[in-house]
Amino acid sequence: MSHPRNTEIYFNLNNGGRIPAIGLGTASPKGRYPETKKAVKAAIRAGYRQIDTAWYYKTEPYIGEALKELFRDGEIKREDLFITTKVWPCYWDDPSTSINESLKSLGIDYVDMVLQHWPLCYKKTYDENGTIIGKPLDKDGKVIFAEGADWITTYQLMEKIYLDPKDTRVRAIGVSNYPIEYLERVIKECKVTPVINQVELHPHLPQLELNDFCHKNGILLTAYSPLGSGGAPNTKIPLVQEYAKKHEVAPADILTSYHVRKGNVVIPRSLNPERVASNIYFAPLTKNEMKSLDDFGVNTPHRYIGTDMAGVIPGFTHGC
Ligand SMILES: NC(=O)C1=CN([C@@H]2O[C@H](COP(=O)(O)OP(=O)(O)OC[C@H]3O[C@@H](n4cnc5c(N)ncnc54)[C@H](O)[C@@H]3O)[C@@H](O)[C@H]2O)C=CC1
Ligand SMILES: O=C1O[C@H](CO)[C@@H](O)[C@@H]1O
Repeated sequence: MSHPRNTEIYFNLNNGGRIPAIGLGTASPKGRYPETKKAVKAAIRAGYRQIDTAWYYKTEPYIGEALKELFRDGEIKREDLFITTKVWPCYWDDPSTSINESLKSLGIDYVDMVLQHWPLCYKKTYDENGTIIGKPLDKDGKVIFAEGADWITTYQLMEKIYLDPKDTRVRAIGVSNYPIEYLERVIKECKVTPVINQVELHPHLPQLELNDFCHKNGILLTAYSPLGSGGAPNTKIPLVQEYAKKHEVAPADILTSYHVRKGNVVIPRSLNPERVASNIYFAPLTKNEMKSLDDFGVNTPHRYIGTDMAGVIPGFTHGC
């Protein structure tokens, strides 16, 4: 059977821009960061036009190497790509520096979108070389937060950068890991509605209420960890395997098409060029199949990422 590809689908953003429905995730495992270069090249050659990265991933320099060669060899133009980066909570009061560091590593002069990675503020802490520490920990291994800091500050500073006509570094701003209550506050207190809320989403965590809220307010969701993160456990869900057989695609394609079918963006990760190239097929899941996948998650909720955030982000664990 010949299948349409998620790489051919784009969604409109609330600021007039558009975003490819599928992007390559680049939170590569520690020790394998350099392989991200090969994955990015494989992705672009397979038709991906979106790369999702973050200051925190430490893969931006390798993405930058891939882009430099792809641009040099005329394989792709900068304007045909959608590149997302994120501001980590150690830079909660200085997203400008975070963005500059990302741009430098990526070797580009603007990003298509910057996201506030988490609505959290970490205490600024530096190592013996004067390098900022991403996740400062106390002697008991607990994260050290910045006292008296307000998570909305990061978004407000990103908004200032975005709205400054002389500042061309950022084409859209959004958020990540925001529950409904946090989005409500941003919509009320800020001028710019985020274009995207990037959250964990898959058949074990459909977050139906959040999905409704976002779509009603013109915010798209990006589904992170769509395969269930390391080891892709969601590919083993029997319903996913059943639909894969029926639609003659791989289980990973059911897990990506599930989001695209809802009008949401999805960013699967792989360092294997063959897998990168095969994770793009769109399966036209029926209404009933979509409902069964949603129901599956409502009945068997499971979050793979950030399970320790429930105590610090009220509302974070709501939502199946
Ligand atoms: N905003 C945030 O806080 C977060 C954002 N992200 C973003 O989302 C991206 C995707 O999420 P991840 O957690 O990386 O995991 P994922 O859900 O994309 O799964 C990655 C795993 O699936 C495997 N895999 C890939 N294709 C496969 C296939 N066809 N068959 C079988 N296994 C396959 C990979 O080898 C890897 O072990 C990240 O790379 C990152 O860009 C991820 C986590 C949090
Ligand atoms: O984006 C992210 O990736 C890591 C783990 O994959 C997570 O802590 C962060 O939110």
